[in-house]
Amino acid sequence: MIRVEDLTVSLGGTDVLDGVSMAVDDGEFVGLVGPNGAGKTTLLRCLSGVLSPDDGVVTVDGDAVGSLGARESSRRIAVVPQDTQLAFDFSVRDVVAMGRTPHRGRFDRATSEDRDVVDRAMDRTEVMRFADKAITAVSGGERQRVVLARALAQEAPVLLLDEPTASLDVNHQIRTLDLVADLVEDGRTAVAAIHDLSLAARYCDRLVLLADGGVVAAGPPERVLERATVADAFDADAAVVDDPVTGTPAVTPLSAPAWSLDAHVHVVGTGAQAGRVVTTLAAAGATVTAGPVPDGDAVATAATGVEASVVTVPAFQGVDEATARTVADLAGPAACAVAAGIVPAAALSALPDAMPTYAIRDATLPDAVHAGDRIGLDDLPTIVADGVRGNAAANDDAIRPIAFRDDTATTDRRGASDPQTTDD
Ligand SMILES: Nc1ncnc2c1ncn2[C@@H]1O[C@H](COP(=O)(O)OP(=O)(O)OP(=O)(O)O)[C@@H](O)[C@H]1O
Repeated sequence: MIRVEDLTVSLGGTDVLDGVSMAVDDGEFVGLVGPNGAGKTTLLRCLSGVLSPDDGVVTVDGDAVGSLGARESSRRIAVVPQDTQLAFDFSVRDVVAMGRTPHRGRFDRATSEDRDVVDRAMDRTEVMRFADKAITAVSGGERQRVVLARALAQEAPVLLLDEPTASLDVNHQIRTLDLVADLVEDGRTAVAAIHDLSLAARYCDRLVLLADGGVVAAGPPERVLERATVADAFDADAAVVDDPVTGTPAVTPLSAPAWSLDAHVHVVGTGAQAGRVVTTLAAAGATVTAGPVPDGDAVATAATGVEASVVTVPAFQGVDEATARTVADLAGPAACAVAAGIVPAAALSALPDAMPTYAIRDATLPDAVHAGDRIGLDDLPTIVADGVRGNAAANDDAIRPIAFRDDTATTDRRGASDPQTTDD
């Protein structure tokens, strides 16, 4: 077990870590996450004992790491640093074999067991293919895997990794983290600084979020990666959704649009395009509500990701009166609604009667709704500032009136049809 108590580190006159405490149980995979300069590397260096803290203590299985000799420390802790300086023309195999040093006497020759361990480490990290190449002649990503192989050959129960996937292609990112997860399943303990929050959430049992030299949050990924926590720590707006492929939190930073909107907007429509409207409005600062949408629709996922309220209905079921009332309550206070993505008639008809509704360009509206002058999302600030145009005078038999920026267009809208005939 690794214990960090009240760690304080000052570098160049600045407090880099300030009172950091954390614990890592045997057989756990803990991810260190946090913005650039948060102190992740510094913490890892304290864990491995290469850096002595100004205050506080790090223990591994009860022993202070600072008190362990180099050999004992290397038997307990293997390190995969962020930048490895390997300037000499050692072969890849030689570099991996260096991992056996703590297990051998100074002048002992490699045993067949040493050679087996080195081969296995090279196999698992897929570096055997270039085993005889000079380490100076392999790519950055290949070298990163060689350094991981060296750490595996060390056979230490604790593995510390600083950005182990930083220069790896997507395939090797996953393979590397799969490998670390396998090692952890076999009983090793891993602590890794990982920038990619979604990857960290996918692989780590727990995350420790560092910012400004302190622990801001620690716990299971879904608890640490709450939207507000991520926003505070990284100073970035992000959507946090349950990744439908991995079932773990996925964090997608949002680009803030060039405009902002201080208003409540209700989004009606389904599909990825409407989902993007939800996240864009949220990133612009609007209060966003949405629905009704089928459970599991991209809009439901996007709305949850930006903590917007959304009314969902079971897939393949229509919108019943109770749902329509819920939608009316939710959308009621909105300045306006926007119809985006694929817009089922039943969803439109669930909006409050007087709700001015604007169709976004590219929205697929029900046949019965004639949308003339559609808007871009970036038109909304002007529309809201001008006072949203109502449209109560619209044609009675429209499924619901849709307002347009050009008021004359409102006279030419006819609706038709029975909402039941439209799929939703
Ligand atoms: N030798 C040093 N002298 C002075 N300041 C240092 C030194 N090493 C690191 N720092 C500072 O300590 C802070 C933490 O650095 P650290 O490398 O631990 O952060 P990090 O979280 O790993 O960052 P990144 O995500 O960018 O790798 C940074 O502000 C850095 O500039």
